[in-house]
Amino acid sequence: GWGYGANNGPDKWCDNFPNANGPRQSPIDIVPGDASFDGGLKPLKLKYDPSTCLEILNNGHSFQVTFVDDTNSSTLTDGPISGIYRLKQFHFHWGASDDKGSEHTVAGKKYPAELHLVHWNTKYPSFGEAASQPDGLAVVGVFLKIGDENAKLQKVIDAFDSIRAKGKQTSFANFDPATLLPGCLDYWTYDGSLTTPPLLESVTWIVCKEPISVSSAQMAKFRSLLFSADGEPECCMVDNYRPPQALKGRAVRASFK
Ligand SMILES: Nc1nnc(SCC(=O)Nc2ccc(S(N)(=O)=O)cc2)s1
Ligand SMILES: [Zn+2]
Repeated sequence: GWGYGANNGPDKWCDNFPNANGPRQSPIDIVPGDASFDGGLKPLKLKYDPSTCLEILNNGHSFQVTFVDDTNSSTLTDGPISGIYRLKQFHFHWGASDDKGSEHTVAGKKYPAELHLVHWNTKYPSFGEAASQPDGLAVVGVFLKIGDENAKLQKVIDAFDSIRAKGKQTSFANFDPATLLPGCLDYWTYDGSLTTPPLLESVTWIVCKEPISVSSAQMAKFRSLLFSADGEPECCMVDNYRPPQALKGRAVRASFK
């Protein structure tokens, strides 16, 4: 199956996933000077209920924390979107070293990691249905930069020993993803896609300008996770990021001046 290796990585995804060469692919390089301030963009409204946090799992591409999404307990509203989007999961992308790892870049700058909080539009009956609609998903992206240890993130990292290999999962309760958000919620927004197969062009991207901190030691723990399953040759989970894709005429709007 697809992955991030030489033989199954981003340059090969178009072989099985024709969306790869579509008109609204993600991630992109965000050039602040080219983004247009839109005074009509509302502040992001994120309302998360920690009791909806369910489990943490290694899916062989990243690790993700999954939420119960059968009620509007954890939602994203306002910002560039209309209606109510429910939080489904959050996950990360990161590099083999601190000089790379993010999917979006800012005027060519790569951050060591990027957090994605994945939400689906409740005008559709389920995530799966929403994932195939042009306004079906909204993903909030947050950059991670090397600095002080992030105590909130440490709670997630402490679960890594239980999910080191592909296919492992464990219960993960009462985690508030709002604790991973930066203080300032200024953002860029543009129409894009899932950044992994099936690369569905259904995502309103909302990328926060302000990064959160992570220590180099914490980044090393991310890199101790495995792409491989128990019993397979060990393959470190690193460089699980798609490089920036062509803008193809899309506008990037800024919620701030
Ligand atoms: N009918 C369908 N069910 N599930 C899928 S794809 C599962 C899924 O959540 N994929 C996913 C892939 C990439 C991203 S990302 N990196 O945030 O763009 C988020 C989510 S399509
Ligand atoms: Zn992602």
